[in-house]
Amino acid sequence: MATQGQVIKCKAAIAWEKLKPLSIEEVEVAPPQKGEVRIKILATGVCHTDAYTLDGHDPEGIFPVILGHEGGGIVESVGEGVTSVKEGDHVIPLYIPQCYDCKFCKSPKTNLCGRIRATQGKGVMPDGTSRFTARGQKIFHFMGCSSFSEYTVVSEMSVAKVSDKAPLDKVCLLGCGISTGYGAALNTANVEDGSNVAVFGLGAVGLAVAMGCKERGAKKIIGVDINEDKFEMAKQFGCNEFLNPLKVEDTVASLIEMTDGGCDYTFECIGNVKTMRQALEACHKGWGQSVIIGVAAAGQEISTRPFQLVTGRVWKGSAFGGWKSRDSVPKLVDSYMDGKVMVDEFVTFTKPLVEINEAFDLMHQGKALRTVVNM
Ligand SMILES: NC(=O)C1=CN([C@@H]2O[C@H](COP(=O)(O)OP(=O)(O)OC[C@H]3O[C@@H](n4cnc5c(N)ncnc54)[C@H](OP(=O)(O)O)[C@@H]3O)[C@@H](O)[C@H]2O)C=CC1
Ligand SMILES: N[C@@H](CCC(=O)N[C@@H](CSC=O)C(=O)NCC(=O)O)C(=O)O
Ligand SMILES: [Zn+2]
Ligand SMILES: [Zn+2]
Repeated sequence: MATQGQVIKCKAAIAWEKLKPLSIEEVEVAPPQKGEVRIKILATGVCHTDAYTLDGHDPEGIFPVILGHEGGGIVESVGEGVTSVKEGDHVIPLYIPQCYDCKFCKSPKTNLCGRIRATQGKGVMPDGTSRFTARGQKIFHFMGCSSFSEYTVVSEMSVAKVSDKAPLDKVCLLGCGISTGYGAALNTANVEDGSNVAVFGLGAVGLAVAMGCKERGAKKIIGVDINEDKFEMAKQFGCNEFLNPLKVEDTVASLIEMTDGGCDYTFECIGNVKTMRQALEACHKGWGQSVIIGVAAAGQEISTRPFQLVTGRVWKGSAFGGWKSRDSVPKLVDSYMDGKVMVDEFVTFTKPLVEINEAFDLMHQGKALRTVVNM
């Protein structure tokens, strides 16, 4: 290919500083080094975590940066030693890699590969450098993905090869939000038939939780959100009862009453430490489990009376739905192609790259589940 080994000049949405709109401008993308893959991104979702970082809430947030971690694209070229993908493969970049070799990857108990986590958190490639330059300045990577660029470079262990029949402008959402919620229900909570469940926050993540709970045969799937516009939409994903915390005196007491003693499972999909506490305390005494998925702002801490745990409630967390990423994402894509996993229904808006800031506006206005940005 003509671009192989060359610096590619393309457009990217750069976050120069926190709380400022992204700036669409030319970026230089260096060729992939040893063990790296350069990807032509065709589409990307915008996740709440991108907004959280842009708004300065991420303790690891670093600027200038190219955000985005819900991308889909085609391999443009690969660096030395890369064997698992080749030019032309359809791929989804992964913010939790899978190296197959670290103690996390070797354990069946977690999906949190630790191999490149330290450099990823510092916004650089595993060798400590960046592949992005703009206006003569180094631009940082984000979550090992940086999908808000027409081209990006990621580590080979952060790439899932997916079916080339799958529409990348849909399955890009399996790079984060949908897989996260769906896996939290299936893997982390392992929800069983007949369960009573409450989902706090009916964004894409929360509705994907509902989809997983419905698949498992949950009886009550209670959607909890302050934005009632989300309720009608939530029904198609499995929510069959609703609660607006602004309309009741005591959210926890209401949920306990609705479920005859408390929920078997609750999921916090907002990122608010107050709702995390409510989600735990709405669980049934003796066995209820609460899964934290939402990402809380820097400095926030959770609390509850230890008695809540002494009396059998379990507090858990879930990252990327517990999926071991390179193994699972291709299968999730196949499940979508087989009609088992909903994806299209999560796409509420599509925008060109030049309008990417509107995707953030739509999210903040509570109008979008997911906006897919076509690069
Ligand atoms: N652990 C992980 O692996 C992952 C975590 N996340 C995190 O999950 C969370 C959800 O992400 P996403 O679905 O993209 O976000 P969204 O913003 O799309 O959804 C959040 C929903 O919660 C609602 N909400 C806000 N405040 C409250 C409240 N006090 N009580 C009830 N509902 C409320 C919002 O309402 P409104 O419409 O009014 O905004 C919105 O419907 C975020 O914190 C994100 O960072 C995301 C992906 C992966
Ligand atoms: N960088 C933050 C934490 C951000 C965070 O919790 N990220 C989630 C994914 S959110 C996706 O939309 C996650 O899976 N984290 C696992 C990880 O290893 O980062 C902080 O420092 O608090
Ligand atoms: Zn995300
Ligand atoms: Zn690993």
